[in-house]
Amino acid sequence: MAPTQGPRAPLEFGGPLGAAALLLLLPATMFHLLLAARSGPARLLGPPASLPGLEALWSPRALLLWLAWLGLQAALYLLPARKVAEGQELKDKSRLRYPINGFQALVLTALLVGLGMSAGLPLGALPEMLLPLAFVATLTAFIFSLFLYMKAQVAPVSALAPGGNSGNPIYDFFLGRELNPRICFFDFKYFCELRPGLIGWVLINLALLMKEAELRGSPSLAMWLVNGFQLLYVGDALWHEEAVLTTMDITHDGFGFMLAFGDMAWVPFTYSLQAQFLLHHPQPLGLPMASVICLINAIGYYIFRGANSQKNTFRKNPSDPRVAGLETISTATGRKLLVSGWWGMVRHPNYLGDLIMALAWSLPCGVSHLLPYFYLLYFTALLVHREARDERQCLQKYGLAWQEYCRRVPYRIMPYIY
Ligand SMILES: NC(=O)C1=CN([C@@H]2O[C@H](COP(=O)(O)OP(=O)(O)OC[C@H]3O[C@@H](n4cnc5c(N)ncnc54)[C@H](OP(=O)(O)O)[C@@H]3O)[C@@H](O)[C@H]2O)C=CC1
Ligand SMILES: CC(C)=CCC[C@@H](C)[C@H]1CC=C2C3=C(CC[C@@]21C)[C@@]1(C)CC[C@H](O)C(C)(C)[C@@H]1CC3
Repeated sequence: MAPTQGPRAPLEFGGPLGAAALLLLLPATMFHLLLAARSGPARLLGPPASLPGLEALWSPRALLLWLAWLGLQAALYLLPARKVAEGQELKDKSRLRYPINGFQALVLTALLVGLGMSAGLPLGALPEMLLPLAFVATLTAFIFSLFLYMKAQVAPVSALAPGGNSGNPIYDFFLGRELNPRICFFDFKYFCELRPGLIGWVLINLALLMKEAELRGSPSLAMWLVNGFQLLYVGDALWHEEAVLTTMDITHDGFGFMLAFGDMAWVPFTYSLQAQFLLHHPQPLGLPMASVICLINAIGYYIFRGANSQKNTFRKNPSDPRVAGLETISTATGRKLLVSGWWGMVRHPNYLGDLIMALAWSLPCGVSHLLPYFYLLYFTALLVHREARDERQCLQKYGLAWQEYCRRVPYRIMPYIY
C-alpha cells in the first residue's frame, strides 16, 4: 500500500476527473497546435485540416535524437557547477543542495550546436521532425511519470508533496507524489524544469529561423523578434536559476505527469508556436511597429525581473540595502511580507510583467490569426489559476498578516482591473 499523508490536502485541478481530463486534453492540445501552425487556415478553434497517421508520429530517428538530447542535458547538469545552492527547508528540517550551472549548460549547448552546424549539421531539418519529436517527448513523459509514481511508493512519508497523495491513482499520477525525487545528487524535477525543455525551446526556435532563411533567403524581422525575446526569457531564467528554488513547483508541487509533460513536451513544442506559425505564415512587419513591440517587451521584462529580483533579494537578506528601506508587514512565522515597491503595486507584479512579455511575443505574428495568441490566452488562465493556488497557500501560511496584505494591496495582477 502506498504511503499517504496525515490530513488530506484539498483536491485541486477538479479532482480525479479533472486530472483524467487534463491527462488527455494537454497532449491533444499540443498536437492540435502543432498541426494547426503548419496548416493553411491556421485555426486555433475547430478541427485540424488533417489528422496524422502513426507513421507521421512515430520515428526511431526522433526517438534517438530525443534520448541524445536528454543525455546531453543530463551530462551538462553533472558538470562541475560555479555554485551549489541550498533549497528551502524541508519538513524534516533538512535542505537539499542544487548545482547552479544552467546558464553554463545553455552556453555549452550553443557552442556544441554551433560546432555541429559548421560541420554540416542540418538544423533546418528539425522543423520537419517536430511532430515525431513531440510524440516521443509525450511518450517519455508518460513512462517517466509512471517511474516517479512507483518510486514514491518506497519514499518516506516526509518526502511526499502536500498534494498528490490523495490515494486516487489517476489524480496522484497527474499531480505527482514525491516532492523532490532524486537519485543521489540528480534532482529530476529541478533538472526537468530548467534544462531539456527550456533549452529545447530556444533550439527549436533557432531551427525554425534557419529553415525560414533557407526558404526565403533570410529570416524575417518578425522571426528575429520572437527568437530574440524568447532567448532573453530563457537566458534570464537560467542566469537566475537559483530563484526557481523558491517557486511553488519546487517547494510545493509533487513531480508527476503535469510537470514532467509540462517541462519536457509542453514548453518546447507549444511555447515555440509563434515561430512555428511564422515559418508557415510569413507576416510583414515594419520598423516602427517592431520598435513598439520591442518597447512592450522591455517594459514587461523590466517589471518581471524587477519584481522577481526584489522578492528574491528580500527573502535572501531583508537587510540588503536594495530592499532594506521597503515597508513590510510582520507575520507570525517570523517572515515578513513586502507592502511597498513592486509588491505594493499588485500582489503578483511578476505575473503582470510575464503577461506583458507574452503579448509582445505574439504581436510580431500580426492580427490576422488567433493561433499565435494561444500562449497569451493559456498563460493568462494558468497565472490566474496559479495566483488563486498561491493565495490559498499564503493565507494558510500567514493567516491574519496575509489578510492585512490583501487589504493594503487589493489588486492581484493588474492594477485597478484584477
Ligand atoms: N512562463 C511560464 O510558463 C511560467 C512562468 N512563471 C513565472 O514564474 C515566476 C515565479 O512564479 P510563482 O512561483 O508562481 O510565484 P511567485 O514568485 O510570485 O512566488 C509567490 C510566493 O512569493 C512570496 N510572496 C508573496 N507575496 C509576497 C510579498 N508581498 N512579500 C514577500 N514575499 C511574498 C510567497 O512565498 P514565501 O512567503 O513563502 O516566500 C508566495 O508564496 C513568476 O515570474 C511567474 O510569472 C510561472 C509559471 C509558468
Ligand atoms: C499546462 C501544463 C502542462 C502545465 C504545467 C505548467 C508548466 C508548463 C509551468 C509551471 C511552472 C513553470 C515555470 C516555468 C516554465 C513553465 C512551467 C514549468 C519557468 C521555468 C519559465 C521561465 C521563468 O523565468 C521561470 C524560471 C520563473 C519559470 C518557473 C515556472
